[in-house]
Amino acid sequence: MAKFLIIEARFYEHLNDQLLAGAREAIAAAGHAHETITVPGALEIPGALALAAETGRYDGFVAIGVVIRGETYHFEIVAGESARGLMALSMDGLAVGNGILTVENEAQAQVRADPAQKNKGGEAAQAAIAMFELKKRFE
Ligand SMILES: Nc1c(NC[C@H](O)[C@H](O)[C@H](O)CO)[nH]c(=O)[nH]c1=O
Ligand SMILES: CC(=O)[C@@H](O)COP(=O)(O)O
Repeated sequence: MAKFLIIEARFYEHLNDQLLAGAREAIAAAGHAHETITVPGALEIPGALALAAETGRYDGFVAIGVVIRGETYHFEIVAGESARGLMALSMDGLAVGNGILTVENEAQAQVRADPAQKNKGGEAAQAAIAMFELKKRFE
């Protein structure tokens, strides 16, 4: 049994709850364990993941968050830099699934967060599990 850390940016409570449910269900269905930590926003996720990875306690990581476009360039910063940070960590050899939604509006987010619809939380968890298994194959 592997242990996955879910790192969630709790920016939109109701959407986060659904993404989290999907991620937890996917990890449990694969027979693995999980813990969750919460950070303020998507920009904090890569830093928190890097700190957690240093402990050596986790086999993989799932990033959960929602970024909805506002009026300013801030959307591009939060969406792009959080993804860039996660990509850098995966290039360092960590098993990472990116479940940070980057959407135009709440309706798009709702469909993607709902485990009964697009289930992007579950999809991100499955990606982390797949990368964890790939790592094991190469060890
Ligand atoms: N606008 C959204 C944010 N913004 C906050 C940043 O992620 C960050 O916490 C702040 O800039 C302090 O460093 N975060 C989200 O997760 N979603 C958003 O829509
Ligand atoms: C991530 C965003 O774009 C948003 O939450 C920030 O909104 P705004 O650009 O209107 O300040």
